[in-house]
Amino acid sequence: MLQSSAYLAAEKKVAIAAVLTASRLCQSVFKTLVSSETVLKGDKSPVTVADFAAQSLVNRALQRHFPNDAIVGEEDAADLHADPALRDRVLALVNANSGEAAVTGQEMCNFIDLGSSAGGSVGRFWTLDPIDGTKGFLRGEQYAVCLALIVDGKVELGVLGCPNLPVDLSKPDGERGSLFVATRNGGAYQRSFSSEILHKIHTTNADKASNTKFCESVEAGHSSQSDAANVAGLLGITQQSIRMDSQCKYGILSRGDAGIYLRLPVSDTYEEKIWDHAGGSLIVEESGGVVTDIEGMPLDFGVGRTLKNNKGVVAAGKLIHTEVMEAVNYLLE
Ligand SMILES: Nc1ncnc2c1ncn2[C@@H]1O[C@H](COP(=O)(O)O)[C@@H](O)[C@H]1OP(=O)(O)O
Ligand SMILES: [Mg+2]
Ligand SMILES: [Mg+2]
Ligand SMILES: [Mg+2]
Repeated sequence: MLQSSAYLAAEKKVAIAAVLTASRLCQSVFKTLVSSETVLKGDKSPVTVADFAAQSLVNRALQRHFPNDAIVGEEDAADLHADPALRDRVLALVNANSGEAAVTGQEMCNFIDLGSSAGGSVGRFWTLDPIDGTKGFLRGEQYAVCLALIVDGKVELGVLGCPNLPVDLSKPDGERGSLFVATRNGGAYQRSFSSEILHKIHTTNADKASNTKFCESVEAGHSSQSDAANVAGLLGITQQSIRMDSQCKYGILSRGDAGIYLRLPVSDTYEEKIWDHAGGSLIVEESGGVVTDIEGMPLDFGVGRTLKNNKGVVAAGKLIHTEVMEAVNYLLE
């Protein structure tokens, strides 16, 4: 059943505006970023002043418009409390880019820490990755500002801001800045950062995997590139994979630039985070694709901050997902 366009209209408007503001902040920070503005988190992954500032801006907007909603955000303000100079740099960014009344350092940290919710299967919450693909951001490549609304464990709204992603991948020197949005049963759309016009998007209609390309992480530590090469070989895929950081991969799958997204586990213990998949997975489903884990199970967003019931991700156009799963099952059993 097709959903009325009024469904989650207010949430969609606020989410798009917040993601665009955060995306533009990231674009401007990139030009002036210096190495002292990146710190390594406990798990050795990088976080920059832009990640903190973006989380603060988005959470502030969500709290103003939907004060009863919880937020599951990737970052917290502990590193800023420990480093006043870093906190002040983030504060300057927040106050220069919010377009709203200035906040104090403590208020900014409080906005960031609104993201500490545990998630779960009951009620409404947002999940935010202020910069997904921080390593891509630091390399000047792909990254995404990712926001989704989850209701009773199901993703109902997803927005991805992809500041460096060409609006048309076949024109890499053309306009950059692609925004993807979907609501459940409402279809998936793309717009550029510069125009509000939404264009409906569709996953590939190929009925043979060998007629498509697949995409995967740049980082071999996040997804097994050797297993993916074996799966592609078994499927008879000859075109080179598209290696790209972040949920931009869900975006290019949704608009048919790639036919398959493979995220094949490297470790037995890593639990994928809900903010790394919520928005992108809905956008793929609403553009006609299928998203499962490597065992063919749907992603379960109702069990906390991680996808602890799932392993990896296999996303593809509807007509080829089963074929891809057969190859994945055969090789990874
Ligand atoms: N071992 C891992 N396996 C899968 N994903 C990981 C792993 N370690 C970190 N990630 C997450 O993968 C995401 C980037 O994915 P991609 O490689 O597709 O761009 C990041 O959010 C990153 O989390 P983090 O933000 O904590 O660095
Ligand atoms: Mg991170
Ligand atoms: Mg991420
Ligand atoms: Mg992140």
